Amino acid sequence: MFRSVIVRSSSSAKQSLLRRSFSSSSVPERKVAILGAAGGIGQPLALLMKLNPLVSSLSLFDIANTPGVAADVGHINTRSEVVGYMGDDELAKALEGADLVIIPAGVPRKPGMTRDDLFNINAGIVKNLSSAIAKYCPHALVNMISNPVNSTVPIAAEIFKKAGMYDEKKLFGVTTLDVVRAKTFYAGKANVPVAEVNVPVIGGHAGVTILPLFSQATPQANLSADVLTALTKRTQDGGTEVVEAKAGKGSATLSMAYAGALFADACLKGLNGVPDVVECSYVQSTITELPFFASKVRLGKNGVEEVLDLGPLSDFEKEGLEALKPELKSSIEKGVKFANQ
Ligand SMILES: NC(=O)C1=CN([C@@H]2O[C@H](COP(=O)(O)OP(=O)(O)OC[C@H]3O[C@@H](n4cnc5c(N)ncnc54)[C@H](O)[C@@H]3O)[C@@H](O)[C@H]2O)C=CC1
Ligand SMILES: O=C([O-])CC(=O)C(=O)O
Repeated sequence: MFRSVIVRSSSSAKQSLLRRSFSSSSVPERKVAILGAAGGIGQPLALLMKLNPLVSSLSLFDIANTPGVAADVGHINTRSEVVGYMGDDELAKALEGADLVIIPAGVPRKPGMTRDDLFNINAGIVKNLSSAIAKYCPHALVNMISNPVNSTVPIAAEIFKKAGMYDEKKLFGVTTLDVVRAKTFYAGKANVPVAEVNVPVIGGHAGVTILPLFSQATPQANLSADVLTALTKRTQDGGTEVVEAKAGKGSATLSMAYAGALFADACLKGLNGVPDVVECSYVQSTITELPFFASKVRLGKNGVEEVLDLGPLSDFEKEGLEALKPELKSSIEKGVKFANQ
């Protein structure tokens, strides 16, 4: 259809105008940068973003091994141009012009560790990467995957504030894997097709701070209180289940890459003006007394368009909400303190 429009138009100026307006109104140019692109999450995430037709430029940054990953992914015959960048000297080029930056850089858990045990190493990594984002692509949306997300998002926010470019609409903690797990586990127990399932997950991204709202799950199913308690616990412990199964070889990478790609796609759709894009994410929020909180968020041309209300909670979920607040509050404060010391 595009080709026939061009062939029939008379002047070359008209042709190029048509080409420009056609391509900008259908699929705009979008640069996506992945920081930590050679890691367990980074590699399959790079693959999935290479398959995304909304991406025109894919920038793969890591402190090591990116040339190989970029050469490999770059041979795939899809829209985006792929460039690998390695080492801090190349971080500026990796980030310049980015519309969306996805951060899965940092160390993963081993059995027996909590996500907070990663703080000492990952907080510093996120701080440095956030400073570079502030400098080289201050208008980009940022999808934070690096753990502990409950603290790394507040760290990035503080670094952005210090740099004078913080826009709360553009910073997201990626909690999509909690939603992905809640959907899978619920579909199994409710015996409904998983593709039709929706379950909001609120709070944060660690243990009890992960609160799936099965009372709002669709399609509705009449599950007993015991089953709902077990589903909630399995969702909260989903990351640990994978860490233990991998027995020292890291944490969720493939399901996380899938979840990260879903969330990034939603962000790109929002940027491109697709209406009614709603996903759960850990963002700056006023829907509880906590300054950061995961809930349903409407995505738009500037990032967060609206943080949606929690909706009605069951008594069990109300208890879960109160129970998660102290831990989430202290993780936020830990991140804020670190960024300011
Ligand atoms: N938000 C979520 O739902 C989830 C978060 N995670 C977190 O994602 C992070 C990454 O996990 P994996 O990919 O399994 O770890 P990994 O160790 O396989 O990969 C991490 C990558 O980050 C790179 N890296 C380290 N410092 C860097 C820096 N300064 N700049 C750029 N790259 C840097 C490493 O070279 C490595 O390639 C961990 O913190 C993990 O806990 C993991 C699963 C789910
Ligand atoms: O559990 C971990 O350490 C990794 C993670 O965040 C998850 O799988 O949800």
